Amino acid sequence: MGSLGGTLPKLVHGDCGYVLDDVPHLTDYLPDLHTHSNPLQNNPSYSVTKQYFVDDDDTVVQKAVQHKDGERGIHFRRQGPRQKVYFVPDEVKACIVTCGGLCPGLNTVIRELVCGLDYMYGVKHIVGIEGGYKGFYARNTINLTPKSVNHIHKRGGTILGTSRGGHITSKIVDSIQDRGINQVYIIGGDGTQKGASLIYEEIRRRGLKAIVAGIPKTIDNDIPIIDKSFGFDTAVEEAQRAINAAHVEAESAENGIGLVKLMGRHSGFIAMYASLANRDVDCCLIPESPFYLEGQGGLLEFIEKRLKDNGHMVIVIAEGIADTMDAIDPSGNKVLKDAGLWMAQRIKDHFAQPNKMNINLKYIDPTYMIRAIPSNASDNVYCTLLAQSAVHGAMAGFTGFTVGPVNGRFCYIPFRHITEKRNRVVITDRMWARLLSSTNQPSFMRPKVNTEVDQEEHSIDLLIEKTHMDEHPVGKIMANGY
Ligand SMILES: Nc1ncnc2c1ncn2[C@@H]1O[C@H](COP(=O)(O)OP(=O)(O)OP(=O)(O)O)[C@@H](O)[C@H]1O
Ligand SMILES: O=P(O)(O)OC[C@H]1O[C@](O)(CO)[C@@H](O)[C@@H]1O
Ligand SMILES: [Mg+2]
Repeated sequence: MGSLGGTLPKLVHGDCGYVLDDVPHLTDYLPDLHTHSNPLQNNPSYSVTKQYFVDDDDTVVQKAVQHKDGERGIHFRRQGPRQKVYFVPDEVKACIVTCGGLCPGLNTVIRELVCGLDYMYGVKHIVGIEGGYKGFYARNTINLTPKSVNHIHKRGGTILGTSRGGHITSKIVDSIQDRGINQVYIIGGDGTQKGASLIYEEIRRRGLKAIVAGIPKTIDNDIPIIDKSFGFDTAVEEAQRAINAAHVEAESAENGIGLVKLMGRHSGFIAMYASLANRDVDCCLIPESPFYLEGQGGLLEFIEKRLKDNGHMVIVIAEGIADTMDAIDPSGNKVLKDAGLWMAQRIKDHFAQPNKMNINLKYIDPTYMIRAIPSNASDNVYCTLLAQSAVHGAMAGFTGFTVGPVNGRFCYIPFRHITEKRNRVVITDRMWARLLSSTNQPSFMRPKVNTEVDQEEHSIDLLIEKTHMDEHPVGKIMANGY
């Protein structure tokens, strides 16, 4: 892997603190490129659409809520077709690659990239790179046509295969150069987008007329800036089946406890939204919100109380509440211990003590089931917009961008915004408060922590993170009495 240095940001300043954080363009380093009329202007579907071409000065504001006296702030370039394109259809050789973990909707994005390139712009030469980044230099490509991808959106997974690790920038760009590829569409999460950024930098360094477009993918919804990531809705919906099963099991037994573990390595969005959607959840635990087990105000005391009150309860946990193991996956991500098994054992041990009630605990682990399914209707529409936005941007010569919705409007976002930080549940925000009031669970946080950092939105998170590191190397689960 190379280092993420990168070209300088392209900032355009305007009145009242307006800033356009623009994405790179091929002409930034190849100033003499020719333009051509956009073939869409002759497309019967679009030629009747008023103002179909996007005005070059249209931008999307990063923060929707603005104070009346505040500065206008950061804006991103609005997605969409431009009057002029920088490729003639016959010249385009596009490739598509999927990297990282699975996510509902991968096949839909692949399908819509292929169909968008062909139907909108007449591009015929499109290949798939098999098996993630390493497929660039270790595998043959496969030809993709609208016919060959016609039904793939009805299947889970990715027809191209995926992998972790294997990002060797120079070998990947050699392959792009040798094959004459000039549009590279890269679908993947935070790690993938870091890799895409390095590929863009190397292509630029070599002076190649080839664009790099990232399409953000993550089941965990941990990519910042964008409203949410595709497949997330589908995963939350699928998680309902597991939570419902946990509820049925718990309700049918004496002192029944249904425990469900959901994905979410660093961010508890799936657990939070699945719990909020379900309403039968009594307690939701996520990596961002620390908790402790034993003693007054601890989780075990809460479980006892809920069982006494209701006779059963449902607990949803995000996998990321667990400690990490001394191991990393091929991409360098830390491998987690099984939070569900750990939690189930701790609860069982607690109630096995003398004078405690007999419990009936059922642990359900649907982690991979919620991501290995096809995307639902709304994610399919979302994937289509992502793919078409990426194609329009590529044809217009933009490069080094990730596409995504910001405040409901799709735009082109510089890679560094996506890769520099992670989207996490902010436990001092209203959404987590809504969750707490829906489950009616305690916050499991000592009042001291609250008052110390009262008004600063993110500082509780930081303080907690720091506390974990300094005092509790076991990770997110705090020791008795904290
Ligand atoms: N810092 C980095 N620089 C270059 N390539 C990277 C970097 N981090 C990850 N990659 C590459 O990106 C690909 C996917 O990374 P990773 O396995 O972390 O998944 P991801 O894209 O973050 O998706 P998800 O976490 O949602 O499964 C891998 O091939 C990996 O080698
Ligand atoms: O696919 P793997 O390597 O088992 O990784 C699983 C991880 O991938 C994700 O689905 C996405 O990052 C996480 O939620 C999960 O921890
Ligand atoms: Mg990741």
